[in-house]
Order: sequence, then structure tokens, then C-alpha cells
Amino acid sequence: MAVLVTGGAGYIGAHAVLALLDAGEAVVVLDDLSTGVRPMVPEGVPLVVGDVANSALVTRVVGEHGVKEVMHFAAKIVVPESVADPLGYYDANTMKTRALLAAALAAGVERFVFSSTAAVYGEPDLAIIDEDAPPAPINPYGRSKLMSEWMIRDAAAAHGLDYAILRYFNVAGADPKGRAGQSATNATHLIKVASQAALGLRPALSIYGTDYATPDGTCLRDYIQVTDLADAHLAALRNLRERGGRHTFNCGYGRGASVREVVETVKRISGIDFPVAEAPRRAGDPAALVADATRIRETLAWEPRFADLDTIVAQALAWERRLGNGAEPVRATG
Ligand SMILES: NC(=O)c1ccc[n+]([C@@H]2O[C@H](COP(=O)([O-])OP(=O)(O)OC[C@H]3O[C@@H](n4cnc5c(N)ncnc54)[C@H](O)[C@@H]3O)[C@@H](O)[C@H]2O)c1
Ligand SMILES: O=c1ccn([C@@H]2O[C@H](COP(=O)(O)OP(=O)(O)O[C@H]3O[C@H](CO)[C@H](O)[C@H](O)[C@H]3O)[C@@H](O)[C@H]2O)c(=O)[nH]1
Repeated sequence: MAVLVTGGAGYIGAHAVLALLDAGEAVVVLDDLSTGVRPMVPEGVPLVVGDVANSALVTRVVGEHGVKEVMHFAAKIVVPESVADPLGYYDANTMKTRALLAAALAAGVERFVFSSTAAVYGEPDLAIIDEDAPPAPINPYGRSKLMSEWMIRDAAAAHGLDYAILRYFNVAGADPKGRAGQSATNATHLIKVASQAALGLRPALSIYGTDYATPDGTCLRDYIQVTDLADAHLAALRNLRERGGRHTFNCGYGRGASVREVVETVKRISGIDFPVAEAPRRAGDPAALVADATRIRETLAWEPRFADLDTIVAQALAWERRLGNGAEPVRATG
């Protein structure tokens, strides 16, 4: 019986695959390789190249691998792209999740773990957000994910599915053993971009907005290390197996780091003083997004192992060095 991981050739999905393998689970990956890369799927793990909306394919994979559980990571994830191409995002994220859900339910899947996002909260009044805060996404990406959450809830109520919806805050870092990391070439995420600037792969870094109502004027984010996040998926799956249920969990540490703090940390850890420019605010950036992570800690007994910003940055730099050297991501061995 294998766990079906959609998007398992992508950044977070690949780390979830490693966490599952490390825990002795069988895995099958379904990925269309639109942003994911084949070498991120470890040796020995079946990779089915295809679309999650291909119902016949999903039915076949579920049947052939005895799948009862799905972790659904596959999506488009770039916020500005979602503003430029909203219908593309509603198709990729909402409609394809609907198709996957329908095929999975018809084929007998019992447990579903879904990648959602803090973007469902929009620009909250409160700096620290719990799961009961009213969702109010401010871009098509966030709305495409919120609609998926609603579909999962409704389908679960009607068809008896157990699920965990995980709302990630800012995901960063890399596998501590160096087996995986963020490999996208056009990434926009702060820690990735700053690491590239430190290694000379970008000429400079811009800080978007220095006049926010935060201690140093730059935005605060809750950076969660990707292996800790993968462990949270495993804990959520085990909880569903043991107790069933329907859950929504914030995934973060409950503390914010400012853009300036991140930049200083990357400079200190790398030992490189790269150029930094102060730029206007980026559209749609809330001043502060920090998770109240009480629920996931209490319900799943989830204990982060890599919550220190220095550690996260060191991992991101190590991974970037490996990619910067022109090496393919290492083919992981699990
Ligand atoms: N990276 C973050 O900070 C962040 C934050 C919040 C939520 N998320 C969510 O986490 C999930 C994974 O994000 P990521 O950062 O690993 O992105 P990613 O782009 O690295 O991974 C997405 C993977 O899904 C695959 N994929 C996309 N559409 C597909 C389809 N129709 N059929 C099959 N495969 C498909 C891609 O090839 C890729 O391997 C997404 O659902 C994203 O919305 C990410
Ligand atoms: O070159 C850069 C890149 C980012 N930033 C700033 O750094 C902070 C973090 O930005 P990221 O792009 O790293 O992350 P976001 O907070 O914009 O978005 C992340 O969190 C969102 C939830 O709100 C979504 O889940 C989204 O997918 C995920 O990337 C923001 O204040 C941004 O303005 C800069 O100053 N310069």
C-alpha cells in the first residue's frame, strides 16, 4: 500500500517523499514535471509523469499501488502570475484538485492531506493568526487554494473522507542531509533570492518596503524549515490513520523574522556582503504573517527540529552552492 504524492518532484513534495521513505513508507509520485525535476524523485520510487486531472491515470495509479492515502502538493504557486492569469490558476489549482478528488474518492482513497497556504488569510488585522481567523485571500492564488479547501470539506462531509489541510507559512531551507532543496530557477522567495545574491548568482537584492508598521519597517514572516514541514505531513497522516477526523492546521513556528533580519543572517552565515537596495513595497504584501501554531503542536505532538533561522539559511546556502556549481540535484537514495 503506497502513499500517492502529487507534485513529489517539486520542492516541498520531494521533502515529503524523503520523510515518508525515512519512516519506512511506500510511495508513488504523480508529477507532470511542469516545475518539478525528475532527479528530485529518489531512486526506487515510482514516478508517474502525468496530470493530476487525468482521471483514468489517477484511477490506474491508485489501483496498481493500492493507494488509500493521497498527499496533494501539485499546484501552481506564483502569486503575481496568478494575478496575470487567474483562470489558469483556478484551472491548475481548483479544477484539477476537484478532478483528483473525484477520481481518488471513486477509487477508494480514504485519507487526503492537502497543501494550503497562509495566503488564504489575506492581509489579517492580527499579526499572529490562528486557524479560526476568517479567510480573506487577496489574490487568485489564495482564492484558488481556499476554494480547494471548501471542496475537500464538502466532499469529506458527503463521502466520509478523512483529511488534513495544512496551511503553510513561508517555507525555506533544505534537507539537512543535502538530498533535496529548492531547485526552481525563477524562484522569488526571499531566502532563496538572498542566498543567490550571496553566491553572486544575482547582482543584488531588493528589500520591498521599509515603511511598514513593524519594528524595523520591513515585513515579518514566519519561516518554516521544509523538513519540519514534511514531518508535519507525516504526523498528520499518522493521526488520520489512528484517529480519523477532519483538520485544518497552520504550519509555522509562531515567530516572525523581518526582511532585514533575513538579509543580515544570510550575509553573516555566508560571510559575503552582497549589495542590497531599498525598493518600494511589493503589491499585496501584508506587513506581518505569523502562525499561531498551537493547534498542530497540541493535536499532532509535532516538534520542529530546525526552527533556528541560522540553520535554515545555512541549509539554503549549502543547497544553492550545489546548484550554482552546475550540479544536478543529487539523486536521493531515501
Ligand atoms: N513554497 C511555499 O512557500 C509554499 C507556501 C504555501 C503553500 N505552498 C504549496 O505547497 C505545494 C508545493 O509547492 P512547492 O513550493 O513545492 O512548488 P513546486 O513548484 O516546487 O512543486 C509543485 C510540483 O507540482 C507539479 N505539478 C504542478 N501541476 C501539476 C499537475 N497538474 N499534475 C501533476 N503535477 C503537477 C510540478 O511539476 C512540481 O513538481 C503547492 O500546493 C503550494 O501551493 C507552497
Ligand atoms: O527579493 C525579495 C523577495 C522578497 N522580499 C520580501 O520578503 C518577504 C517574503 O517574501 P516571499 O516572496 O519570500 O514570500 P511571501 O510572504 O510573499 O509568500 C509566501 O507566503 C505566502 C503566504 O502568505 C504564499 O504561501 C506564497 O506561496 C509564499 O511564497 C516579503 O515581505 C517580500 O516583500 C523582498 O524584500 N525581496
